[in-house]
Amino acid sequence: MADKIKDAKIIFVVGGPGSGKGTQCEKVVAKYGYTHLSSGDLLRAEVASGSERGKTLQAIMQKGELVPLDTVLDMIKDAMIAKAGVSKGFLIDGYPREVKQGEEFEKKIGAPCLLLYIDAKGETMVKRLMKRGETSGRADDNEETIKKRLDLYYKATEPVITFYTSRGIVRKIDSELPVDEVFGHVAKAIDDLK
Ligand SMILES: Nc1ccn([C@@H]2O[C@H](COP(=O)(O)OP(=O)(O)OP(=O)(O)O)[C@@H](O)[C@H]2O)c(=O)n1
Ligand SMILES: Nc1nc2c(ncn2[C@@H]2O[C@H](COP(=O)(O)OP(=O)(O)O)[C@@H](O)[C@H]2O)c(=O)[nH]1
Ligand SMILES: [Mg+2]
Repeated sequence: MADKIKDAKIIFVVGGPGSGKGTQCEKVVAKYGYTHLSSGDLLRAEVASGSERGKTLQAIMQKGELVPLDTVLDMIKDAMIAKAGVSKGFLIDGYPREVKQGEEFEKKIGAPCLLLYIDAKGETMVKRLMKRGETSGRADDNEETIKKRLDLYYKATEPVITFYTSRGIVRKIDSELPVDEVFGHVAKAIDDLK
């Protein structure tokens, strides 16, 4: 596993709920052809399958809590293996959510060369998620769960950014700007990798 993806770049995309991670990842896919793996989407696919495991996951996600680390990591790993050898880069969106998740990822898969920190203000994220909730059909895009996800982000995920900043791979992206301007900065960070 590790050698098959050894030449592929691994990029962590981290930011609060509704900061615009998914939006930017789609644009990176269009321009660079990287493989986008959203940990939240992988989990929602498992829920949609109706499996027993999916039912357990749904209950956790509806509360805005984190699902067990091994579950998410196994899903990401399987999805990466499926693309190993054909992908020149992986965007790991919404992961790691806590420092421990990052450490386990590196043990089992490999080290990231870049962490894109998609940064928006708390009130901006809440506004975007409430709007997205009108059409997303996501059980967690409601006021109460949004608040919990935001609290957990500040508590558990911000330390991830501190951790990788000390390694010198964090690029902070201002996500308050219009989408295309945000993408300009994202593209610059990726171009600088080469
Ligand atoms: N590594 C991850 C990723 C997701 N989740 C669970 O899946 C939910 C939704 O994740 P995600 O889609 O990444 O949500 P957000 O980042 O909050 O929102 P968005 O889709 O807007 O990125 C989280 O609240 C959490 O319960 C998790 O436990 N561990
Ligand atoms: N105004 C504005 N809205 C954005 C921007 N990026 C994302 N959005 C909107 O904010 C919501 C959340 O974006 P999404 O990409 O799903 O964020 P994620 O939760 O970080 O994956 C979506 O409804 C987007 O349309 C941005 O740069 N500017
Ligand atoms: Mg998303």
